[in-house]
Amino acid sequence: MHVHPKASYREVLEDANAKGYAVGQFNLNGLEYLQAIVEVAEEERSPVILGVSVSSMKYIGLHYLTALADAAKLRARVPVILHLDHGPNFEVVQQAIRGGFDSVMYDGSEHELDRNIAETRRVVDAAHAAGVDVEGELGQIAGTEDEVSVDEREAMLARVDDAIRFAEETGIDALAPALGTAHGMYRTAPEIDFGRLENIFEKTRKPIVLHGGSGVPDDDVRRAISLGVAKINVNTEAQMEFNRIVREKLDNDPKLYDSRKYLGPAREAVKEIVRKKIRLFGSHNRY
Ligand SMILES: O=C(O)C[C@@H](O)[C@H](O)C(=O)COP(=O)(O)O
Ligand SMILES: [Zn+2]
Repeated sequence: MHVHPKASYREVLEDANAKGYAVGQFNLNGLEYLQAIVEVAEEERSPVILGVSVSSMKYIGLHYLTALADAAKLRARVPVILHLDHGPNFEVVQQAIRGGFDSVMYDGSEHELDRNIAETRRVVDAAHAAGVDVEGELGQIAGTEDEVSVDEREAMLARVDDAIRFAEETGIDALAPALGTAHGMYRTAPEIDFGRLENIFEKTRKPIVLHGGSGVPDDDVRRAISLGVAKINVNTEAQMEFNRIVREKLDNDPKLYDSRKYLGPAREAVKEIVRKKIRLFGSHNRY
């Protein structure tokens, strides 16, 4: 039994947990990304989450973003969820809710636990009143460029007891705990704390979100999904492929002036990354 093609963020992630797959969040860095992500989701009959960071919201413009996402959603026969990624404060989250986003991530990870819980609860109240789902972050997810010692790394991970409190007291729909992944391309493979992941999922029963999905080895991805990960965020890998093709096209033909001649192939390259991830996550053939 498939969930409805117009299913919400929460319904899509609950279905993923129940059936043992994960939904990809791919970030929108421009029109070509939107086209690539939605086209592949349709071709693969997979639900998909369009991640929008604050910088992309500013770069593309909220009005263009929501209009384009609405146009994509209207035609799509699979769930296409417009999601705010790493919302830094209540005001930005409100902008996204008012703009028509389906779900928002509030990233209160810079605050200590009590403050993170209070701010996240405030976001959940406002979002749920508008029919919008919420992802909360616990612990600190580093960047791959950050120099982090073993002790610091351990201290940044989400604590199981904190996760139980965070999930119960905030009422979030999905939880993004720091588990050892980082944003960007890894210099060495990430060390995911699978025991912690299993414990957090068992004790909270919230769909788990894995940030920093670029470059995570396939076996680790499959293991993480088997332990409760229902959503995986991927951005850097798609951007690297896009840029590689643009560079190649422009280097090979210094006279090239028609931007579609390099943006089109770059869009195709993003499509293949998205397809590879959708198949790895097991979200294909679900609709
Ligand atoms: O880079 C962004 O703006 C989005 C990321 O933070 C996203 O939430 C994410 O976790 C993707 O990580 P990546 O694949 O390591 O870029
Ligand atoms: Zn992230």
